[in-house]
Amino acid sequence: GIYSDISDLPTTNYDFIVVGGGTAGPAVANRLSQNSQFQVLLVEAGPSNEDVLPAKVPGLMLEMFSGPYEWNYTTIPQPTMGQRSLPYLRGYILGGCSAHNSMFWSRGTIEDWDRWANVTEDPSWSWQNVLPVMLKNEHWSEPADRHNQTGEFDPAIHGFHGIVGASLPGYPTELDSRVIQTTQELDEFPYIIDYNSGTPIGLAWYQGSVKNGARSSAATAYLAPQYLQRSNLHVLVNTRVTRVLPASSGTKDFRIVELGKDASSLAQLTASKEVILSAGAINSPQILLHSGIGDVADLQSLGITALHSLPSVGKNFTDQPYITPVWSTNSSKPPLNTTAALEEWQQNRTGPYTMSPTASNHIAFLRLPDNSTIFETNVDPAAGPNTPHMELTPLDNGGLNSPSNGTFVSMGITFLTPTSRGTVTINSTNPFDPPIIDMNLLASDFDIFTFRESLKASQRFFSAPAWSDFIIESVQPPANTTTDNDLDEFLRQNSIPSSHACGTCAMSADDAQYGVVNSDLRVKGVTGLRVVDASVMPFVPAGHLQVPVYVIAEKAAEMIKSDWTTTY
Ligand SMILES: Cc1cc2nc3c(=O)[nH]c(=O)nc-3n(C[C@H](O)[C@H](O)[C@H](O)COP(=O)(O)OP(=O)(O)OC[C@H]3O[C@@H](n4cnc5c(N)ncnc54)[C@H](O)[C@@H]3O)c2cc1C
Repeated sequence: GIYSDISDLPTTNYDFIVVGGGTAGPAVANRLSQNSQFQVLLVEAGPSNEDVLPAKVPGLMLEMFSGPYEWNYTTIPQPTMGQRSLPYLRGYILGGCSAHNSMFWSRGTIEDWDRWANVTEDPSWSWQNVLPVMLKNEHWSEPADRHNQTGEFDPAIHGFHGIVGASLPGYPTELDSRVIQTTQELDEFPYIIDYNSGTPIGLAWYQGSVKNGARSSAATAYLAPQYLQRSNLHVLVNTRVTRVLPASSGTKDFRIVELGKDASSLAQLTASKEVILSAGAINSPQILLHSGIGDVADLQSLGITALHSLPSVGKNFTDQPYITPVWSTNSSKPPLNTTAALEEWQQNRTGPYTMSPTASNHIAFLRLPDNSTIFETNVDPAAGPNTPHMELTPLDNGGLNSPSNGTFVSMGITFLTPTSRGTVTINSTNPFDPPIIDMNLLASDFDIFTFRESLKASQRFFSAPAWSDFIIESVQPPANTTTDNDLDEFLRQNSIPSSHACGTCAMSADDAQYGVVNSDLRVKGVTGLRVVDASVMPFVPAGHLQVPVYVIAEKAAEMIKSDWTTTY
């Protein structure tokens, strides 16, 4: 069941306490509680997702981006992005970011996963070994409009009996036929049947975490009513975990969580087996730092007693820059009637609100040409030659900065393989204070070069004959923005993060001198504590993060179960 106060919990005896009911947390708690011998507590800072309409209706996604279901974080000023301080979106609700993301469903590449296996020296992370985990998580579903899916995805590589819903777009846009025509006109954008094959280069139909027209989140899927009925699974919402503490002083056996609604009402609960941190790539390192696990000098300078030295906590922050350039069109399509769209969704679960406004019906994954000048001075940071550097998603709206008068298209551009790294740190001893987020995006030559090339690729895309009677001109950047310097300035002034934060508690080989967790996700050098969320990714996958997060969670649950059910 779901409880909203510690005093309401039916017990205080738990085998496992999972911290963070976001994307990974519900998956871990669900799988662990499959074993009726395990008492499992899942603690979430935000409220329950039940009855939160914008968390269900894909078309209402933007309503989730500020207000009660957001942590409302802001980065420190970013010198590489025009000195702007930018919102850093994080879901504050059961389901976490999976309850308000754009629902793109993407696995990363074969080479991405094989690189994780290589750096951790653990072959269980290779593509071949995680593919069954992806199929176990995925519940491929019919698109909302029940259109014929043949030729738009490859059924041989999908899971039909998993938990989280995934489907093709459920509502056509006026761009669809021109997008497909572009794949026939320009060799640079070849049509492929399915980008989730592990070799995604080309343009394919979008796949999103949507089932029967509604968002499928970790909360709607892994915490569905039939699972919440388990007597050994308790979910505590509206409660913040502030620190993890050793079970007895002087040891490094971190099995106590300190938690409460505010600094004056803190309690402690002990997990008899393990604590699992799934608070996400911003908050998992924050909790570790407040617990005295991190860079010793940094902790001491704040007056926090360092209990365990792990200098990599909060370092290696990785995210992918995103921008939506805009073109004016001569479309005569009337503006979206939002009232009618919501009514249709509520009556039939169909119509334009089955898609998020930042999602596209198509995705192109592309590489820089092999002879790009940047490779004369830079090693290719992609995981391999079949891994894309950029993602383009044609949008039938003006994107995030749409001008108000006129009709527009835009291109969602994500630069996938950044070399720049940032940090998550703290500057206060109060765990209720926000952490300091320094993204440091676009800080390298490779990154700005490739982001600029992604913008140029989107300009070539919309210059195909397929668009000649539709697109009028580029309005953002203005059509006369042609020099590389001016394009770079446009990118630095207008791009935002993809909200794909990862790497801040990165996995590494067991004997590595860096990293925060081993390949079994145990925090290095301590007992009783694992981290299971996007923060453990050693490199960002060339795609979106929710599927890899589910894989991390499913694999963690398998490892934890096997560690605690050994029969002698
Ligand atoms: C706006 C946006 C759009 C995105 N679009 C996509 C997309 O289209 N496709 C895709 O695949 N990925 C997308 N992503 C990324 C993806 O959703 C995330 O990477 C992923 O969901 C992160 O999962 P997580 O479990 O690591 O963290 P989260 O989902 O953030 O879960 C962490 C949870 O812990 C809770 N928590 C934090 N601190 C505490 C604490 N101290 N005590 C208790 N609870 C705590 C949080 O409230 C949250 O519920 C997007 C992300 C955002 C923000």
